[in-house]
Amino acid sequence: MTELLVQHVDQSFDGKQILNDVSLSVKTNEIVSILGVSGIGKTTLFNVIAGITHPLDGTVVFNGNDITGEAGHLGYMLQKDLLLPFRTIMNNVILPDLVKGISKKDAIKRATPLFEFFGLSGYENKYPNELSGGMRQRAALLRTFLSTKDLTLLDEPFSALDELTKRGIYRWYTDISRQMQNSTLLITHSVDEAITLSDRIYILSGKPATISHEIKITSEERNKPDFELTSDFIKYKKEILNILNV
Ligand SMILES: Nc1ncnc2c1ncn2[C@@H]1O[C@H](COP(=O)(O)OP(=O)(O)OP(=O)(O)O)[C@@H](O)[C@H]1O
Repeated sequence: MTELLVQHVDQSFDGKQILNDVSLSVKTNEIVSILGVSGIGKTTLFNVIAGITHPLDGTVVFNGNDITGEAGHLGYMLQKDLLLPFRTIMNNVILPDLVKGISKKDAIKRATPLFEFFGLSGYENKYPNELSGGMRQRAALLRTFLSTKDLTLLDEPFSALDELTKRGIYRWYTDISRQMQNSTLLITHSVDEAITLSDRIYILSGKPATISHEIKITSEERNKPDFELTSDFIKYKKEILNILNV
């Protein structure tokens, strides 16, 4: 069982309140998105949840433990999380384990079976510049999955990828999350990305920002490869664009 509970989080900078009473949850095997326009406070919220910063008020509880303001409990990946160019893919992927003090042999043993899962078999000893953008992103995700137990926090992980690569990676990510029984909390400003990937979407809006809406993606069409062309998808998109007032 996985459960992340963010409860009544407030955050301010220099006396200016950015987040007001933000509460949300992520449960076992869910992909949940936080969607909001640029500058609304998504990264501020992400940093609180990841424990990088302490909120002014409120708590972050993971699997029953209060982890407010404590980094290291949740694995996270930032948009600009780059692979180190001078290390092979394997040596990049096992880095968090090595930092934790796990032996290189054990770390490789743990990582090896996952290379196939992540479509990276045969690339263990290549360097990042020998891989395509999509493959590098999958390698960075593999590193994040290995450093986390049950829940992954992703801040705009796919925004640097081109449209076609993104499409493939969305499908791949939902499949792999299910297979690995991993839960994800994803921050995005892409409406399409949120609808395509998520079981639930929280909309962050207002100044200071709060969760104004929660949208459940329950359409039976959502597992189809052309979900984004269906009337259900367009219905969700219209609803969200209306809420965001854009
Ligand atoms: N360390 C900080 N000190 C002061 N103000 C900050 C700090 N971090 C963020 N802010 C302010 O908080 C507000 C929200 O910023 P944040 O980066 O969280 O937005 P965002 O929704 O992630 O935006 P984007 O989608 O453009 O990345 C902005 O007005 C920003 O200037």
